[in-house]
Amino acid sequence: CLQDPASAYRFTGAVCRLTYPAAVVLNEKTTKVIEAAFQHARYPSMKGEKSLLFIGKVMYGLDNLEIHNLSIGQSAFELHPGEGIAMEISNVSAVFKGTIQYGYGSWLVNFGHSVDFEIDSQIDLGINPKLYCGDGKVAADTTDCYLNFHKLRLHLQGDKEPNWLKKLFTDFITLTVKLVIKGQICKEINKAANILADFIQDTAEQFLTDGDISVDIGITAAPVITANYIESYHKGLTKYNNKIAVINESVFHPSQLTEDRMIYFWISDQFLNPMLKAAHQDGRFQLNVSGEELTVNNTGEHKMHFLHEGVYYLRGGGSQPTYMALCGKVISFISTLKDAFVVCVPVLGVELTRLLDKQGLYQFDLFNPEVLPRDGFVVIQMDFGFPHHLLVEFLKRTLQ
Ligand SMILES: CCCCCCCC/C=C\CCCCCCCC(=O)O[C@H]1CC[C@@]2(C)C(=CC[C@H]3[C@@H]4CC[C@H]([C@H](C)CCCC(C)C)[C@@]4(C)CC[C@@H]32)C1
Repeated sequence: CLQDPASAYRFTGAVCRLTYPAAVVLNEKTTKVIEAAFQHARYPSMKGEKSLLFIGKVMYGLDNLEIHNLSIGQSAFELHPGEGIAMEISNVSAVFKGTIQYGYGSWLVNFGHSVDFEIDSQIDLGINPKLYCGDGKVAADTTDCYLNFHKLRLHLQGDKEPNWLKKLFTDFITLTVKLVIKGQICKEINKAANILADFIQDTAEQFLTDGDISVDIGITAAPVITANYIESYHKGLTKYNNKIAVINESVFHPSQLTEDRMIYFWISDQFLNPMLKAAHQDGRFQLNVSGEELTVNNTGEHKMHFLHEGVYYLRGGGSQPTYMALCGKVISFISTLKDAFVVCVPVLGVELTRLLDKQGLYQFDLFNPEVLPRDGFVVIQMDFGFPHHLLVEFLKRTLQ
């Protein structure tokens, strides 16, 4: 995984750009993820002691800490160019309940006591995820995570008006409880963030697997974050019959994508052609085409080449090579070229739609997808919603 994205572009077969509006949609689901992190966190039993100079020491233990009546306010975020994501989850309110064991020991007297407690809390949570290349995938580092406790009132056994000694003791215990809660919550959030990143990448990888054909979408460089988008760079290497495609002349440049749609997939010819060839060899790409100008049965090797005017689909062989280009619904002869035969027809769209649905694309709320053929690559851009069932599927993974 190269640290400098620009030096990785030539090895990049696919790019995914997630713009700010898409992050807003995902962020709307963040509160559910944070809620799961709070509820799923397990608070370990904890023991400690504090010496009181010359007058002995205080011992304490915290057990059975649980969270109740959790409610999450709103979540806001910003994309910090070259840095990461800044997230603020405010008005988190919860009641923590548990058991405290405490005691006092000195040369003169020793005593101990165990008492149930509950803590009303109002918390603001701040998380600043940074994205990096972890084991060939996009990984999230959320160690920059903090909890601001606006209110953390500890009531011992329902005692709402403690005396000064109990108040001194509860203030000390309150500090300890804050540290335990922060440590566990931030640990759960880091786990949730990486499960989310893996879930998305696994979904994309499954989407690109069909029978014995699969695609390695491991990343070629660390993701880039600007004020308007998050962009990840992927190998796009087709694996079939123990052979893995090679990409070394890819032509990606960030200027080839705009920023007005929610999600963009930039796909190189060098990614698609090996996939098409494998699909043909595996007998998955059977296409009988007839139209006013001609009828063909595909028999030779296939190569997909994208040009600005439309999608070109080449078939090797054929005596009189004829080029046809898909320009919307119009099929027209364009030219003849040596030892190749091009057929590009609207029926290709029907086949692609069938394949996309078979791969589970219907599960996504995708709006206004556009396929833009360009010289040497194609851009697929669309808007999307994060369907509730996908969130449930993701949270099941988080709570495993
Ligand atoms: C995935 C749907 C597939 C539809 C396909 C349509 C047709 C496309 C045809 C061919 C495609 C070929 C190329 C596919 C390559 C895709 C590779 C691919 O999967 O790219 C993804 C890489 C990871 C990521 C950058 C991404 C998206 C979302 C990012 C995540 C958003 C929030 C996540 C934060 C960590 C939030 C933490 C919140 C927590 C509660 C604190 C964040 C930023 C993690 C990283 C992902 C795109």
